[in-house]
Amino acid sequence: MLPTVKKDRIITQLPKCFSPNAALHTKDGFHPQVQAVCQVQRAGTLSFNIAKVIVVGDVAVGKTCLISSFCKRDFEKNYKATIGVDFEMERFEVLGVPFSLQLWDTAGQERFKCIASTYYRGAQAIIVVFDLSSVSSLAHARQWLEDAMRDNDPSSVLLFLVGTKKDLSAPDQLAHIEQEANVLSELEKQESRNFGDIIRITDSTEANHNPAKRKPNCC
Ligand SMILES: Nc1nc2c(ncn2[C@@H]2O[C@H](COP(=O)(O)OP(=O)(O)OP(=O)(O)O)[C@@H](O)[C@H]2O)c(=O)[nH]1
Repeated sequence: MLPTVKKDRIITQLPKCFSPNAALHTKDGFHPQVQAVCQVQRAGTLSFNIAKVIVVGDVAVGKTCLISSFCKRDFEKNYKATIGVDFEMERFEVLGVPFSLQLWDTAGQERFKCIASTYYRGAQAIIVVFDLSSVSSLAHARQWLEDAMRDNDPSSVLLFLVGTKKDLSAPDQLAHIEQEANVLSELEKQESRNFGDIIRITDSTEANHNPAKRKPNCC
């Protein structure tokens, strides 16, 4: 038995697209073909739309915290290393259609890399996490991305570069590392790999776990 979809995961309206002609959802009803697929899914024949997201990055950069902040609104202060991989499923309802995000939390420790990498295949999105107070974790981000891309289709996979531990980074260090992250993003563009428009900066400290205090650009 599947748990019910949380209220804040029910999306009844999608934002307007830049090109209205390309946005079926802004027209009166979906294209009949899309609608037909949705109806089949509602009837349960095709089950859910599922998107696989893999989260990679150096050891202890905060991958598990990032996922549990998103899925459970929870922040674990005590470090517990991920052994191999872990998995969370977040259910959504988008315009009445069930949609699930499979979030794969992979271990950053070198000795588990082999196990974790067997789960990279078939991802729709890759999130590369680095620590905003550690330049080396950003320097390793490129290698994490390379590894994760090996088993995935570069033309369709969405890429995100996420910085954590903003609270531990001094303003000067933060400015420097953000600049470095932008350089990395530009380098990836040359390889035809585009990180999402925004480099999302997370601050997983407890203060930011109160949604009222959360900054708009935080995950
Ligand atoms: N101060 C601060 N600590 C954080 C933040 N995010 C995570 N941490 C801490 O960093 C430590 C590591 O976090 P995890 O989420 O377990 O790191 P991980 O990347 O999943 O680690 P591995 O599973 O070993 O790869 C924990 O003690 C967290 O409490 C943050 O934004 N600020």
